[in-house]
Amino acid sequence: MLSQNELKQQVAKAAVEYIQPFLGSGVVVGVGTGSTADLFIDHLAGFKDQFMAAAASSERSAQRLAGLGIPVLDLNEVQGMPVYVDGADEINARLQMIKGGGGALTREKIVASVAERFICIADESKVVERLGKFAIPLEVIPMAVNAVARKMRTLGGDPVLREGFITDNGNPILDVAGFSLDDAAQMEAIMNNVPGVVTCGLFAIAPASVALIATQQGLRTMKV
Ligand SMILES: O=C(CO)[C@H](O)[C@H](O)COP(=O)(O)O
Repeated sequence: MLSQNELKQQVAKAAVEYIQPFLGSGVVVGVGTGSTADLFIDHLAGFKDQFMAAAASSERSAQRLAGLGIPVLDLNEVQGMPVYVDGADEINARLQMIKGGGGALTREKIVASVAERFICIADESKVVERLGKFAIPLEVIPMAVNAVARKMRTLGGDPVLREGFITDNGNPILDVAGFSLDDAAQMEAIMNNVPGVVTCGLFAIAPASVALIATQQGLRTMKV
């Protein structure tokens, strides 16, 4: 039986193979955040002569990329990207996700929005029938924490402030448990519309294009 880390290693390596047809001399690769994304970065470094640079969704990933000799561009210098590769905390059969366990949800959503395709990489523990067992992270403007928390309670959620954590953008995170989502896209729109919410960790309106899932039986590719 493979450990979760071995599964993450497997999918990280598979992701580099998967994106190879999209690489080229002027290409920028979008890179996510988290332990699976870290392993992807490590494998990607072996192919750094096949693309120009990366755009990162966090300071953590930017540092790891740069440390391995991969140039990192500010997103404002990037016109487009063929792929964005990132992990997820939950993913359903429609390739809608909950992300932000690592707190990088806002930059992840921004970098992903510039890419032509979102390649989700995860081990099989992340695949769910219905999103919502994992608390939905909300990045919140500091003065709005209590107001947003009250609003979440009226929607039926149970918000908890992520203690001792501030995002790369300087904001706190509320993790909102208690939702079992029939319509994740509708909830994403509702949450993003609450004043003070920078963004929520639902990636449902713009789901992944493909998911590479490492299982005990081998690699599974999920498409809609
Ligand atoms: O959204 C994220 C970070 O904000 C990560 O992609 C998500 O938390 C999955 O992390 P890991 O690969 O460590 O399981």
